[in-house]
Amino acid sequence: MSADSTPTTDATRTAGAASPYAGFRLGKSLVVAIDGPSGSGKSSVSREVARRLRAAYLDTGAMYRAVTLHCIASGIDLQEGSAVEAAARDIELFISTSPDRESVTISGDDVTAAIREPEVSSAVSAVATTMGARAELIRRQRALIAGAGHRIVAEGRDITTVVAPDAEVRILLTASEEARLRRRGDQLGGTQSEVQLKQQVIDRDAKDSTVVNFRQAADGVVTLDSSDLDFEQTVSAVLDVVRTVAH
Ligand SMILES: Nc1ncnc2c1ncn2[C@@H]1O[C@H](COP(=O)(O)OP(=O)(O)O)[C@@H](O)[C@H]1O
Ligand SMILES: Nc1ccn([C@H]2C[C@H](O)[C@@H](COP(=O)(O)OP(=O)(O)O)O2)c(=O)n1
Repeated sequence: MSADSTPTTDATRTAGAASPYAGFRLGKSLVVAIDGPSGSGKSSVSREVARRLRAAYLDTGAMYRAVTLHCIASGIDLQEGSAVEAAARDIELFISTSPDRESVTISGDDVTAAIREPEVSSAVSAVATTMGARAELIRRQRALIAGAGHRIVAEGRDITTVVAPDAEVRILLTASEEARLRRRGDQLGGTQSEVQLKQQVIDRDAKDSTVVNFRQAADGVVTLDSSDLDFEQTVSAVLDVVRTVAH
């Protein structure tokens, strides 16, 4: 496992007032943990927040997707817990932690686009609910966060509670079921039927939430409901929380 990341400055200084990250102590360690259900905006919002904070970015869902693709491509039965756990341990997985470069490889093969295919989306809960596979991916995610330099935005389902419960900033990003279905439908260019969207968003969340709680904020986690916010307003609201909590 390996990763690259956006270089961060070593100097400890406060950004100037004209800067988009005015008010942040540069050089101080900062982990921003963001969880939430499917379609709440975690990936897109976290990536943009990372850019503005000049932080690294970790999409932990992409790691669950990569293990799923690896199992499908290698003929590993996703219902065989021990085989899925072994696959999570053995996979040679690289994920970029630069918010400006989306890249996932398995044994050097670029799978950045393939892990987003509907076949992977509908199978990924089998990996997410295999506890041995989770333990291995959590171990790798902690190592990536520790190795990312001064600051990182990491997002998924259990970052605020399990992967990085000591993060300086912990946010649960939510949105109504209606908003999440609409966003996912728009994102997929209207290619999916209502039934397909419901399977990919609502039914998948129901399966995933049997092993991890991303519906209710744990103690100390700030809930941010983006149902009535547009993308830019949501990014600003996250940055406001970072400013308040981490300054
Ligand atoms: N606050 C928002 N308002 C409108 N659209 C949003 C908002 N946040 C995210 N989106 C859009 O919704 C879609 C799903 O967001 P994504 O980041 O993939 O969600 P998640 O990672 O939680 O599944 C994307 O097309 C994204 O640009
Ligand atoms: N930290 C995480 C991240 C993702 N998962 C699971 C939950 C999802 O079914 C898959 C894929 O996650 P991803 O964030 O890509 O899902 P979305 O399609 O963006 O909603 O992995 C998890 O169990 N724990």
